[in-house]
Amino acid sequence: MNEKPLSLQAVVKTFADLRAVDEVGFDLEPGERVALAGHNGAGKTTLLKMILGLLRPDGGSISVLGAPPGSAAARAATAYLPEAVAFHKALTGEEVMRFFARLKGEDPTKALALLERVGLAEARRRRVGAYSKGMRQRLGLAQALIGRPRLVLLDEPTSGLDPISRQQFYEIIEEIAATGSTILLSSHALTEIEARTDRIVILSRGRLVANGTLAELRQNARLPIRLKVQGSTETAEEIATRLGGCRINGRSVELFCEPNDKVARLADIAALGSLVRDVDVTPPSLDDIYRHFSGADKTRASSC
Ligand SMILES: Nc1ncnc2c1ncn2[C@@H]1O[C@H](COP(=O)(O)OP(=O)(O)OP(=O)(O)O)[C@@H](O)[C@H]1O
Repeated sequence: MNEKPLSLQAVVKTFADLRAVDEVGFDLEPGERVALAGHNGAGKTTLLKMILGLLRPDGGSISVLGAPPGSAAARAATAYLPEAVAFHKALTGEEVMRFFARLKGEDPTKALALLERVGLAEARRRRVGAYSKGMRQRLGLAQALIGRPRLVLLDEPTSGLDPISRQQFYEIIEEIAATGSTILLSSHALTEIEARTDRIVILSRGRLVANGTLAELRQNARLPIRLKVQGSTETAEEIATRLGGCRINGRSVELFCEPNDKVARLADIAALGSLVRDVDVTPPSLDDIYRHFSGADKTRASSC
């Protein structure tokens, strides 16, 4: 099959008079790890539910490896991990895996090997009720991976996990993508997904507002770079006057510039010679970029 793992074209979903998903279109390639980011209520879960065939779009089209969402072919190819995964507390991890393997018509032995892959081999005979949240999420992932799905949908998979559990979770996701499965992962936290995904799709109020690598989003946003020039109590005023920046404490001056002007501004600073003790260059943070595309960008005051 040459079809894309996922293809969406002008997908619309309306609840009463609310357009929860508004003409959203994008494709995923095999082995790609794509983050679906957006504020609360942006439409991420609604979109995932339509991809799973749990909700029917009011407009546009969705294809999962060339098949309609919810069809037997699409279901066989797709795995889903909901945000709050819940299992019967009295079952052990091993029993959960056997149960889902039988449901999916897969070999239970292969399913049990997945417990090792997610780091739960030692805890396999313990009851799920005694698992930590991170362990439950890993069990959820192991369950979702039964049958080698080609499209893996993860809804806020790391919310509530500590930094180490998050890191372990992303390492597993990386391994899965390396075997050719495609990952679509919804998340609020751009900082977390920076190094963990190949592409970011941002939804805002149901609309797709950005779709690209982080470097592309950074470039397209054209947000200002912050330069903090440190002088001394004697020189700060002169630095501020000559560079046109703002004094931010007794010794430092802050100024902002367009990405294309950065080198020229650094040359201006260098020309001040011994007046300057140090310079910090801070590019826009991931959160700034996210806020920009989500329409929540606060315009920086241009005066001091
Ligand atoms: N079944 C429903 N009936 C009515 N409105 C709904 C329904 N499901 C979702 N919505 C609305 O659609 C919008 C998108 O919701 P959705 O859950 O898709 O957002 P989300 O991006 O997943 O948000 P979050 O990050 O908070 O989970 C919200 O305004 C929500 O209230």
